[in-house]
Amino acid sequence: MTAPVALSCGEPSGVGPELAARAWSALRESLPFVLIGDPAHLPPGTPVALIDNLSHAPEAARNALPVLRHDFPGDLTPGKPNPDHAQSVIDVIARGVDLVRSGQACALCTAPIHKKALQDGAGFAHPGHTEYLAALAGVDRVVMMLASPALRIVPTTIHIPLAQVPTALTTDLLRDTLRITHQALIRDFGLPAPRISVAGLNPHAGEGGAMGREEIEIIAPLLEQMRAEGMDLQGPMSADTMFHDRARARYDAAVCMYHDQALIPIKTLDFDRGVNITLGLPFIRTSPDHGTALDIAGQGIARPDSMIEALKMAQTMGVARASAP
Ligand SMILES: NC(=O)c1ccc[n+]([C@@H]2O[C@H](COP(=O)([O-])OP(=O)(O)OC[C@H]3O[C@@H](n4cnc5c(N)ncnc54)[C@H](O)[C@@H]3O)[C@@H](O)[C@H]2O)c1
Ligand SMILES: N[C@H](C(=O)O)[C@H](O)COP(=O)(O)O
Repeated sequence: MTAPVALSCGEPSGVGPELAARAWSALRESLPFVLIGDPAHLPPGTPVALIDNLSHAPEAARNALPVLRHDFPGDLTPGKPNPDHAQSVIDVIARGVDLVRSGQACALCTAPIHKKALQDGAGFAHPGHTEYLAALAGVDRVVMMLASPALRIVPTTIHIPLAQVPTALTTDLLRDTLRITHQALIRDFGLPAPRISVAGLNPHAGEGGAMGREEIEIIAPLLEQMRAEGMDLQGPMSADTMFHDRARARYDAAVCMYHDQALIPIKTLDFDRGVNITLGLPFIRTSPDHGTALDIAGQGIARPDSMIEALKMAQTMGVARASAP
């Protein structure tokens, strides 16, 4: 039997705890997962099964949400991160990584963290899970992909200020991003000959150099080289016209140059079904595409769809990897 998915609790004053409870209700028969966190943070009345061995999760999940207990200090107020919780949020993610690396969990799914709260409360040095997980795994390069039935997108530069993007966008970074994306589309998404569309950085993909030179100096020459190696790459494309319906039908994934160029289209087209996946790690990690939603936390109105999709994708990818030759 496949090991369960481990779900790290994320920021407890956000929507993570209520979505874990909602996801358990929806998936209890089909997809056992284990929440790592403080059971006291769950909505009142949530049935909880405290477990210390993840192999007990499928049995326990029939009647209650399996929880691997991780006690947090201090009080919880929905919508208001408690600085005393920050280190525990970080520790829970590391605990999830240990579980998946040791094979006790088949994949890690992460509920959203509040990056600024972790920075302020515990001096968290990473801009997000993606970079923290890379550091925990000892991997230099990882790739952020957001995927939904409508679109798969990858930002080449990730959590950096916009002003730093042109300097951070190097041939090496783009080459590694394309390779990791290409391999993942084959291995994890079952696409033997993936088609990747690559955005330009500038308006109109630079308009032949009139509006920027990154396309001429970095993107186009690299795509030429990688096409010669056999990859099916389109671009550099004008980013403004690569996300309408007919354009999306021409590729399996879009590689963009910066965070919002990639994430705005997917969160606009499919916010409820988007899943964030970290590619290039030695284990599977997924997450919902939304954040902590502090403005609605604790009200019971947060939609669980993206969390459910993230758990489903974690399990599907975990099972595929486990059964790969
Ligand atoms: N995977 C992650 O850890 C992750 C992902 C995205 C953002 N974040 C973090 O979350 C924090 C808040 O970010 P933000 O405000 O930009 O984005 P957000 O996704 O938390 O919220 C944006 C808007 O979408 C709504 N929303 C979000 N999730 C929803 C849901 N499940 N159901 C209904 N409505 C929902 C919110 O109420 C809000 O109006 C930031 O610290 C950010 O860095 C973390
Ligand atoms: N960039 C993501 C988004 O906007 O949805 C989000 O910040 C999550 O990043 P991590 O998975 O690295 O925490």
